[in-house]
Amino acid sequence: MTKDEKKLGPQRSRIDEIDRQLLDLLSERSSIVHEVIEKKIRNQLPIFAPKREDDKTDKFRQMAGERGLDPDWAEDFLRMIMASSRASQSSSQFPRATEEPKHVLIVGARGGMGRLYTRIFEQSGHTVYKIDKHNWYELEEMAPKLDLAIVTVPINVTADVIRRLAPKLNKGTVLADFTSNKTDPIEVMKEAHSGPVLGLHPMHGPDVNNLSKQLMVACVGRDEAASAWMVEQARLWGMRVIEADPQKHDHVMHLVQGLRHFVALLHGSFMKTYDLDPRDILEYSSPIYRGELMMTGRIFAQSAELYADIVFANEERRQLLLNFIEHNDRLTRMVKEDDKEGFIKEFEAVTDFFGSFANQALEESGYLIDRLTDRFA
Ligand SMILES: O=C(O)C(=O)C[C@]1(C(=O)O)C=C[C@@H](O)C=C1
Repeated sequence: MTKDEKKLGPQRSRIDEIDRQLLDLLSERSSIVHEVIEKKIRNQLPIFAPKREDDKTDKFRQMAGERGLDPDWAEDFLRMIMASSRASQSSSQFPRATEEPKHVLIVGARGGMGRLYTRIFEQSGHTVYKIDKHNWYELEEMAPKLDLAIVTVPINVTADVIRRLAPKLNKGTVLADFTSNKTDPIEVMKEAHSGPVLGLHPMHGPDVNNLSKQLMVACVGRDEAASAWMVEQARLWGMRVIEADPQKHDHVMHLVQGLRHFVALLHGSFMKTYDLDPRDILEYSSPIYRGELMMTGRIFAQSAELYADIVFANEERRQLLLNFIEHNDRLTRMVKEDDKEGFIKEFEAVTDFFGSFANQALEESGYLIDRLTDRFA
């Protein structure tokens, strides 16, 4: 410490004392959160309570403003506290949606999603049976007991696995899948199984810490009442559940997953030909470009087969990609002919198409960039 810095001594001691008090208060808060989760388990209440969080956030912003503190900063601070509170509520036991435990089969139990959901069903007090290609022969014995069977296997073998599994199930067993497209698997499940059918798409990877605030898309294939407990269970885990039409879901997913990942490949593959080290690009990148590069880069830290399966999920998705490439050809003319006017016209047409979302995107991405700059720059 320099001599001049020593002059800050009294203030720094006081700041240390306040920070210690903050930690004491947070620790006290966290022990109350332990009581909350015990009550939630007893009373079957969801981990994520969005209305309570919104009300608290509004009030906290207002109180921060009254104390001369920045409400945006205060909101971030409270949200971090509540996220950690939900994470700690998700660490050992979950509320269960049913009085009695259900008997749940996970087909593909050794995969990432299979392992994650095995743990979560078990932590909710359900009885879980695990099948993958190594112990398929055990299915005969498990099948009569099952309330729910979830198929979570690579997309290209989903239909085969469903067709092999379904004849073994009781008529009352709910047959469900976790595939990232919904129309085809639901059709196959309805054909192969005469009982209740539920298409699910958990919109997260296997590496999440907990499920709170994660999105679960649910498409009822047959007999909504029979699978209502599963949908409720996802809510109790803290998930946001969207009950969707399978065609609508797939139409959106072609863009969100198919096109998005294909464009990432296009971007990465072109960068490779450009012969520049990613580290050099990063060094010269503004925070926003860094953010974009992260979104592209993260994909290449994951499994190529998984992405190939998603991008080439079906004929319709491949057709969309071909339309996209054709569309690019049309825009190529603009570049060849140095058509700046054309660029501006097209740009403005897209601005019109995005409407108010463009401003929302500007605001939200600005927030993200600020956080990123703060943490990594
Ligand atoms: O009030 C609750 O239900 C809580 O679990 C507590 C708490 C919080 O930490 O403030 C955490 C999670 C909920 O989404 C809402 C609030």
